[in-house]
Amino acid sequence: MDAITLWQRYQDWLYYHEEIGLYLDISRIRFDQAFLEAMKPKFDGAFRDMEALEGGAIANPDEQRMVGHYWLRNPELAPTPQIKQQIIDTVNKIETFVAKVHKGEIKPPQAEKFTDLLSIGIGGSALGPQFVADALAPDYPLINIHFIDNSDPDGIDRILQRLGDRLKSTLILVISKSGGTPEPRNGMMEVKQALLKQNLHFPDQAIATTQIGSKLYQEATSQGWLETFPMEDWIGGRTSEMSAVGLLPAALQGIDIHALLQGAQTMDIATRQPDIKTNPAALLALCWYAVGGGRGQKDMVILPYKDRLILLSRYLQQLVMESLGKEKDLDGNIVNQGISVYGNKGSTDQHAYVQQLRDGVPNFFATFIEVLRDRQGPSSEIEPGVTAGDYLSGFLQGTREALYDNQRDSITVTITEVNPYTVGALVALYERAVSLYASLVNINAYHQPGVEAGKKAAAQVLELQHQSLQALRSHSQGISISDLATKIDAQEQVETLYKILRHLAANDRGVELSGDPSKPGQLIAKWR
Ligand SMILES: O=P(O)(O)OC[C@H]1O[C@](O)(CO)[C@@H](O)[C@@H]1O
Repeated sequence: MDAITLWQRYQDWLYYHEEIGLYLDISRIRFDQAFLEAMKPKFDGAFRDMEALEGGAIANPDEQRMVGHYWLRNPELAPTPQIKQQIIDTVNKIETFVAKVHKGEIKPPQAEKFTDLLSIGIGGSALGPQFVADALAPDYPLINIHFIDNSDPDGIDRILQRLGDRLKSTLILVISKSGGTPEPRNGMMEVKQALLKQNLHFPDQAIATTQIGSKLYQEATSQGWLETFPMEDWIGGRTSEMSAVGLLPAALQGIDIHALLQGAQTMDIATRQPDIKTNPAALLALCWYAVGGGRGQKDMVILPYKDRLILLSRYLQQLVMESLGKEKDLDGNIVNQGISVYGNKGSTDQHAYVQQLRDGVPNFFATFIEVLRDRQGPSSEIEPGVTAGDYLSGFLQGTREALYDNQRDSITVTITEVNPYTVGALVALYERAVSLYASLVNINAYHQPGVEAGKKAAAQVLELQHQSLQALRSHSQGISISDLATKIDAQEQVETLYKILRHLAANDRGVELSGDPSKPGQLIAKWR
């Protein structure tokens, strides 16, 4: 297409939301009118699905659950008065609690006020709070947030070292919808031990966000933790940013949660329109379908040209991939759906992998996130008539153009500035786009059966570890790994057994492995 035709296409397809100050440019996605017409019936179905979902239908048939994250920013839409009241009560509870913490009315026993917040959670119980904190926390927040989002002892040590003496003035927030996920449980146990070492009483500094009745809930209530906040059955982890999961840590840092909710609500209104061209989420879903043939054939590369949006791609990675990455469709056919998501930020990535995007394997489409306002306040010039922000803007334009010239498609989402309102709108935009796309390709976006397989396998590895340790302890001499496997009837898992023993040996856990490490089959294991 020549420049004039492209300029016309840009204008024909540009979506603009005045109140949010958001532009969506899909002109650099190559689809034609015939494709649009062919997609219309599919979209009619998707819009109907969304209406049913928002009305309280069982949108997650596997787990027989409603899907209600849209109600969180407009409780009036909740399907029952009880749910509406739950949502309002939770926000009130958060605000009351946070005000007391900020005033020092709720305080740690050994300090005047809480200075830090240690958030322990994983997946949807971490990624939203991490993204929002990095994007929106003030430079000097009322409370500094830290995250433990893994079962990595070294990672946990780093956080605890940084907190050091301030552990006594740290509010510990354990987030887990199910209340039984191993990683946050492990993080919590480690933090408990660290507090004990400093003679601190964990319950006096702990709060939890979890489903009422969960293991975590029972522990928190029976041990007298400071407070618990509910996570409802109808909120999924990856769509929980506007529930207590995201609102509580945001409010503790001094982020305006009402603006966050308002931005999402305004975007929800815009994305509820049953018309592709005037609905930005439908436009995104249309593009995803167009580039990947409705089969996820192209990866989604998220390129925000703004440092404080660097975690957007990680956040979207879970939202998109855990929602869309499914083996079967709703009719039980094997479809292996999904869209891969990755990215960091521009222009930094231009000096890393953008080379491949421009010239290499064309297996992706880019999504540029542009922020019009460079910074708060004026910018000085770094050369006559040019600021650093002008460069950043130029790099974005240049990369978009260079990609398109080489048949690489892109979407550009532009916002005026990064604030709680626009971040709320962005979250809501992508939540709805994922929901619509899921309907287009006929999959359940709200379960995650695949994750269970990994969890079960991990539990089996730990069981094998117990058995092998027992066997080793009762065996006074050295034993080869295959004999040990035979002894505990785990011949099929001999490789796993080797890796368990190697890990234990590397961590002085009583296991000694002798022999040539490059010949694992000949190693002799011994209990010391
Ligand atoms: O909040 P929970 O129940 O600890 O779960 C954490 C994460 O684990 C998953 O269930 C996947 O294992 C995610 O969907 C979820 O966000």
